[in-house]
Amino acid sequence: MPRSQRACKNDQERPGHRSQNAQAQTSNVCAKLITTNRKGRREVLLLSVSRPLTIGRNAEICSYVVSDPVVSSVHCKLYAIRADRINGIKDLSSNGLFLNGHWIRGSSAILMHGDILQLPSSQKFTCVHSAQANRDRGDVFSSATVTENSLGRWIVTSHSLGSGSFATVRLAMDTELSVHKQVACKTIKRKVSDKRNTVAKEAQILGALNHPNINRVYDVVSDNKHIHIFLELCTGGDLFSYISHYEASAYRLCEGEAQYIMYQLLQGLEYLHERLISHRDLKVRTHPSSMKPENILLYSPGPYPRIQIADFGLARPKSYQETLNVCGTVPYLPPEGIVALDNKLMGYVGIPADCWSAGVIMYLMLSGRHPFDYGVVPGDSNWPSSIVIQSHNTESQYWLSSERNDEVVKRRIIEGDVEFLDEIWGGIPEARALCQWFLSPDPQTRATVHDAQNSRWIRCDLQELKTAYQRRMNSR
Ligand SMILES: Nc1ncnc2c1ncn2[C@@H]1O[C@H](COP(=O)(O)OP(=O)(O)OP(=O)(O)O)[C@@H](O)[C@H]1O
Repeated sequence: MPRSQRACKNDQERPGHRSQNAQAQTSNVCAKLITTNRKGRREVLLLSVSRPLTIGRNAEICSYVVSDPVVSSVHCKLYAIRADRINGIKDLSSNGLFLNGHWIRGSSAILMHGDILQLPSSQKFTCVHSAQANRDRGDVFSSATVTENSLGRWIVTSHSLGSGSFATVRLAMDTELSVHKQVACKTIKRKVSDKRNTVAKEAQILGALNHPNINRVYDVVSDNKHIHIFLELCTGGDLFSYISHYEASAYRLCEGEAQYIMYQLLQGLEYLHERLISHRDLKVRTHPSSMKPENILLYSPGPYPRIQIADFGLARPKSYQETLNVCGTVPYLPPEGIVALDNKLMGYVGIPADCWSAGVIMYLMLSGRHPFDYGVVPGDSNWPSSIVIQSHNTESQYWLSSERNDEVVKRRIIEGDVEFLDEIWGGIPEARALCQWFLSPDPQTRATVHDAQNSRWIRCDLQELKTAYQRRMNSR
């Protein structure tokens, strides 16, 4: 069966197609939308990760019907992206909608606790996040917030979208446009010792880039203590959260969807590598309990997502040169990066390191687990003699303390200890060949982005991938 058809078949398993199974799942409700219908009756709509909501006029497609003529057939779609924290709304209408009185049209937006959504001249919906129902409502447009957090044309709200070791990322607003555009504001504390170099480098590198698969920088505003980087908003959450929707298929994406995401990752990397920039910190979270940030974000919610490479904090121009400062994250470092980490005098080259990380991400999407960072199982040679288990995921998967875990992961990477189980990879030999090539221990023989684009796995569906990609990039 052609891969595209396999993808279509598997489409039935996408999160958006699970509503029947999910009807009964009221326990994992992330948010409620409270509305008063035309007859004056109060109604409560439930939103969960496995159950997106569609609002519109068409009773056959929409999960909630508003029959006003001003309402589009499918007016908007709402997604819970990260349980109890962030929800996304996608406007699909011809006339837009109002979020807290601000007009949004043809784009996705983040919907926070307390936000009010209004279909033009029609029904209003108040968003109540389950975990925050009892907390104070923070209206992102309230005048207090505006004056307190106004930075030139930008309003920075207190709503956190995530944080990492260097930065806090908050929801912000561009007030210059008639359609109020939500953006992300990444705030980084200035260190005296840093003399702005690292941060300035990130902003400088990103500011000059313009590619649909790379998170765009709109502006950089500095004050005495902080640097604020205004970024294109990604409303679909991160790749790991997306993969986590696929609990029923052991967290594995279908081949067609993994291929589509890899195709985009390669497009973004090609753009970077052609400019001799390496990212050096491509990563996806490795297990559900990890709260660490990741750098592959979904531009908007929904199946077959458009992805963006984000966080260029460790990016390096002239990446064909060796770098002596090893950064990045252990489970995504190639063997030469691990050797350099343990031996401070050695260096490694950024571009092949990105290709290795791409291989790790590919493995994770297709097999449902990280190739090297998967905890330990009882009986494993890494099973600790004295128990220092930190947590466990499933009955058989245990996580060690992070230091101990890093040691185990490093050893597996150095020893090239990666398993391509036949039951998973046997049916997708072209994908296996590419993934193995990306995970070649020798950076000289490792697949480059160009090699990957010419690999059988990508080439055999190239035309379909290109068409789907173009269609997605052109759609709003
Ligand atoms: N453009 C964006 N749109 C939406 N959310 C974002 C955006 N950029 C970042 N985030 C969220 O903020 C989190 C932290 O961002 P980021 O990884 O850039 O911080 P960091 O401090 O540089 O991370 P690290 O510790 O990896 O260096 C991300 O994982 C993501 O959840």
